[in-house]
Amino acid sequence: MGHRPYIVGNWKMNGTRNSLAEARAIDRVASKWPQVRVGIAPPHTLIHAMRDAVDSIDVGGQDCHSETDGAYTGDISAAMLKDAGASFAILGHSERRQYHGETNPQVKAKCEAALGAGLSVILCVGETEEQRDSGEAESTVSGQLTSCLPEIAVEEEGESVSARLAIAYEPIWAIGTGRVPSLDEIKAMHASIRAKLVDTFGENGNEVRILYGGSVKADNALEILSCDEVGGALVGGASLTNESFGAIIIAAADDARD
Ligand SMILES: O=C[C@H](O)COP(=O)(O)O
Repeated sequence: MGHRPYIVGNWKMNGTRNSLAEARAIDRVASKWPQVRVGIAPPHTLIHAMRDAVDSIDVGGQDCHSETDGAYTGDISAAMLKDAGASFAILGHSERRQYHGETNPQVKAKCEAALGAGLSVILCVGETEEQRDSGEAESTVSGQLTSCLPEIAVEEEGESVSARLAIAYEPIWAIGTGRVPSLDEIKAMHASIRAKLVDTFGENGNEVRILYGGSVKADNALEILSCDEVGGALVGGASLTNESFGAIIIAAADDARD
């Protein structure tokens, strides 16, 4: 069967209101290729304005707090993201883990908070270069999933919550470096993640989308997306302009045709 790849741009700490022009241009490309699902997670300051500026793309946040409200200066809750117009949150990104000391239990609590608030979640996992070199990539990622996967009700009012969960496999050494794992390494890791999801959620584990992230560009997107169990891409640097992100969306449309 054909599938609808999900291409998500993580703008990280980039973008001001001037950048909405790029988002509009990306939206125009997305509207022409409905066989591709497109999302952008801008900085929190742009979520509301971006939601108003685009029609064909999902808008999301890059983090949320695990509590619903309270004395947490500088933080933002899942309900606030939703209120601003977000439909999803990227959680547990390696940059949050590295620079903000986020732990697996915190990431799990954030995932549960976001799902509970009605958002979709993109949960990020991935190994360091050292872990990859010492043959521990799959065990590292499996361990992260054991600790971070939300304990979710499988069915909620007829809706399967697992359909609102995606995993982004992002090898840390591939983020922003121009280096990517071999296609065989990507296939093996995604198969291992799928097995873990089915082990955890039963049949519903098959509904969880698995994205690849780390130096995805227009020229490698199609071959990566063509790998078994790769249901989309989480794109950092190349998502910031329509020139590069639009080209990835068009490459993904080729994948959708298969
Ligand atoms: O969330 C996105 C990733 O960290 C990938 O970033 P990158 O495409 O710049 O390597």
